[in-house]
Amino acid sequence: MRIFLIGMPGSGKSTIARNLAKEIGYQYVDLDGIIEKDAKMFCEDIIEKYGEDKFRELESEALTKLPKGDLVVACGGGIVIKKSNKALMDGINFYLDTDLDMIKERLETDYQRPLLKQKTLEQLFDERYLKYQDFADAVVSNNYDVDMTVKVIKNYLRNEVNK
Ligand SMILES: Nc1ncnc2c1ncn2[C@@H]1O[C@H](COP(=O)(O)OP(=O)(O)OP(=O)(O)O)[C@@H](O)[C@H]1O
Ligand SMILES: O=C(O)C1=C[C@@H](O)[C@@H](O)[C@H](O)C1
Ligand SMILES: [Mg+2]
Repeated sequence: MRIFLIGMPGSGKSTIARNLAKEIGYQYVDLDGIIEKDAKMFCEDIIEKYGEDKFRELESEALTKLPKGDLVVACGGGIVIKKSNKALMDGINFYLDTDLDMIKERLETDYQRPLLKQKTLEQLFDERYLKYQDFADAVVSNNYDVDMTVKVIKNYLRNEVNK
């Protein structure tokens, strides 16, 4: 089975995906990482050099090139921009719904997200909130600690999947 984590830049997708994968014995995959490995460039540099449309093409292509088997995939923050990506995400999509103030606080000690140099978190959120909801099979808060979020997702998988 494939589990996809979607959400705003800095919402915790990579952190939760890594921890969840470890706990349930799935492979952790970072979609941005696949794109970067193939292109031998950072996502932000692809966007800067070739434009966002080209990057979105590569992002969709990466969804078709995921490894086989059980995966927890941390998606790029903008995966929901192309509605057609939804059909390529054959599995369960969890939207990590993290308060913007919480994201800002956590990112104070983290690296600067490239997109946030151009737009505020609020602008991105306004553009994307409904799209995240549309892609989501389940919405999970990541306002609390990592273990709590992982536990909520594990409970969902245990209770709601294969019913
Ligand atoms: N539940 C949590 N409690 C405390 N800190 C957290 C939690 N989840 C994530 N973080 C921290 O928030 C920051 C952003 O997390 P992370 O890099 O996983 O987000 P992301 O959604 O993958 O970001 P990006 O979209 O840029 O790839 C990191 O510093 C991470 O350690
Ligand atoms: O939110 C976005 O649109 C992006 C987020 C990053 O994860 C990368 O996928 C890229 O920089 C675009
Ligand atoms: Mg990440």
